[in-house]
Amino acid sequence: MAESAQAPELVYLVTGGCGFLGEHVVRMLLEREPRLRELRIFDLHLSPWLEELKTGPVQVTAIQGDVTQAQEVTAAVAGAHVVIHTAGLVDVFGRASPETIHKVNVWGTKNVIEACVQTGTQFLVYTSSMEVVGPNIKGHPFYRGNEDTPYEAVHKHPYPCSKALAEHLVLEANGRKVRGGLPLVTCALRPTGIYGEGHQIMRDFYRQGLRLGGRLFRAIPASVEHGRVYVGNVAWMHVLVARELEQRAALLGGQVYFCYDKSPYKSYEDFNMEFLGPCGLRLVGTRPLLPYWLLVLLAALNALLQWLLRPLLLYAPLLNPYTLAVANTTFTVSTNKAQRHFGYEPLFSWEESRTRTILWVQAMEGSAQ
Ligand SMILES: NC(=O)C1=CN([C@@H]2O[C@H](COP(=O)(O)OP(=O)(O)OC[C@H]3O[C@@H](n4cnc5c(N)ncnc54)[C@H](O)[C@@H]3O)[C@@H](O)[C@H]2O)C=CC1
Ligand SMILES: C[C@H](CCCC(C)(C)O)[C@H]1CC[C@H]2[C@@H]3[C@H](O)CC4=CC(=O)CC[C@]4(C)[C@H]3CC[C@]12C
Repeated sequence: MAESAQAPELVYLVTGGCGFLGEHVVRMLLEREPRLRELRIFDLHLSPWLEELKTGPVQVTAIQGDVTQAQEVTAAVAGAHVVIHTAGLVDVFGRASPETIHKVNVWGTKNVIEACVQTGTQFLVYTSSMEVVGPNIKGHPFYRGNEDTPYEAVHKHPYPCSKALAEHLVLEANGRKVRGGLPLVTCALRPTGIYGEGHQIMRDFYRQGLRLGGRLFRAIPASVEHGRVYVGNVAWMHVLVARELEQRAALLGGQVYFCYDKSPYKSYEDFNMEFLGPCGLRLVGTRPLLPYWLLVLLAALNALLQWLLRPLLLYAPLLNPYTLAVANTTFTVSTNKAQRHFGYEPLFSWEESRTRTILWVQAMEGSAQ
């Protein structure tokens, strides 16, 4: 993968390339990776916007496939220089079964690793999550922590469990010999809560606010801080680390990096209001309107209803015991490891990230603007 002033030569594969983060990674690669010859986008569901990308100078290959199917993954990986594995089942609401989450996130990742080994692909970037660390089931705060901060990472929920197992597999695979005898170089990026254009939960909150006459009701104390990171910066970090993996294999191989930028530390709800406020919504209450014990009760009731209704319909509200625990626990990172190891600086300032997100919300169908 030596730098070349001649024709672009690299083949990248992005799994989950049609998802919220995946789309930003795909577009960022096309904009900022001049050595790209072919970009393969592998996803269970291919999006219509892929068509417009096919008219550019880079060969864009859309592959409809399932990461749980080893042969499909191997076929997609064969001949790629770099794999960015963002595909995953992001479900903390009980929409999918624990088995399905495990299958997609753990077996899917295993398939990607094995495909790299079998076909001779040497560089693998995995999209992990802050959830690999916490918040843990005991609700311990993680305040301005970094990659080396000790924390009791104890999980029960299928999503963080699956992300932790998958991350472990990826890091453990670093150094394995791939076909041809060269070592596999892997690393994992751990975004905190991602926001930006295409963020489904932001969309849900916005629509809920519109239904409630332009109001949202505070549920969590403003003092509980959440780490959030703009999707464009998360994508940029993926592109940058993928580019640097060869040159700095000894330093980056087997490492984990939190994804961070200059987004302010705020509670989940106050942070969302940075975008929803300018779009006409108001957060009612300086303190939570309901006592915490009542929220716990409602969350438990939702879990019970989900279980009872399962044979008839899927009841998966935002509030459940897990989301309440995560929303109610401080989890913020403060680190410069990515800057030290591969020169990462956020591409988008907080002001830019905020403006882009606001414009996206305003353009949403049914918007109050
Ligand atoms: N959204 C967030 O706040 C965070 C997300 N992450 C991680 O980032 C990655 C991307 O997440 P998002 O973009 O938010 O989710 P998303 O659901 O928008 O994107 C995931 C993509 O993976 C695809 N996919 C799912 N199952 C698949 C399968 N069996 N085979 C092939 N493709 C499959 C989906 O079709 C989708 O396009 C995930 O690995 C997630 O764990 C990490 C931290 C925070
Ligand atoms: C849905 C939660 C907010 C609603 C809480 C309520 C009902 C009391 O108002 C979200 C609060 C925190 C979110 C999670 C966090 O950003 C970390 C994540 C990382 C991931 O890898 C996947 C998504 C998520 C688990 C994210 C999911 C929504 C929240 C729980």
